Amino acid sequence: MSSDFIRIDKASLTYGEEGGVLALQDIDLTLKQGEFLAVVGPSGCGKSTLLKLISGLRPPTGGSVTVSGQTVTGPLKIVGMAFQNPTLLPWRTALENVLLPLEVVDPHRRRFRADRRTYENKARKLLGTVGLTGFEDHYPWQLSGGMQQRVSLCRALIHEPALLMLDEPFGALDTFTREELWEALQALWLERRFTTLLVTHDLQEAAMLADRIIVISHRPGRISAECPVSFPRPRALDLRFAPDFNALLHDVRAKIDVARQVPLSGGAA
Ligand SMILES: Nc1ncnc2c1ncn2[C@@H]1O[C@H](COP(=O)(O)OP(=O)(O)OP(=O)(O)O)[C@@H](O)[C@H]1O
Repeated sequence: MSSDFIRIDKASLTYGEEGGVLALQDIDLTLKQGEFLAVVGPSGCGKSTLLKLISGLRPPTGGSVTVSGQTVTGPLKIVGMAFQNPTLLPWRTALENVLLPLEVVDPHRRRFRADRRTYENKARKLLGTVGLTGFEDHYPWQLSGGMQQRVSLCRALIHEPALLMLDEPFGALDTFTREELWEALQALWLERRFTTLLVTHDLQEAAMLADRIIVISHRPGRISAECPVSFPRPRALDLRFAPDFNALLHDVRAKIDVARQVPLSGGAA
């Protein structure tokens, strides 16, 4: 891994005008290219806000955010995103949903118009990687929740983003489907090594997938702890039963319990 791909220096973010909600305060964070970071912490601590800050959807109200050597001043084009709700367009097939970013994100838009066939093949291959061969022409209502989330993951990756932001992407799925999607995501990440930020409430998910877990404290969000995850990859689901794995979960859980305590001072709103 090379130099820092993401660098956040003393960044804060307040929603609204003066006296608004101080969501994040004095965040210092660096990520190497290709690193997989999981972000955990109590509800409302600022996890989603951290993704918005890095992707340029919200400017910091203090400090700075740099991605790939450039200060972030607006929405980045190198980002792919997937959320808890797959938000597929119901009138488009799985394949057409995956192709959507290519129709709107430059510089792909022009190339896509000129060479739709190549991009369609790419989308079919991606859908195949997550086990959706044969479902390319199905509409979202013909797919299960887990299948829709796989399509959403493919849509986030079709333009080969350098940075993938996942905000509780598997939170609404049953345990077995979620585990299948961990495997699918791990396989894609091992193949492409996109730098990834994963917001999750599921500590097993964080430990199965990430290189490092950061804990954000009760609002105003600050990074209150960091835990490296050193299990070799590929990580099989059986890892969940290993003593080391469970020791890590206990450690992270204890750090979240500390992070959940309401600060007695030092934070607005
Ligand atoms: N658009 C907004 N305007 C005002 N306040 C906001 C806005 N978005 C988030 N907040 C506030 O900022 C704080 C952090 O929100 P954020 O969504 O980042 O938390 P989170 O850790 O992702 O929460 P959860 O785990 O519940 O999804 C919360 O107190 C929230 O109410």
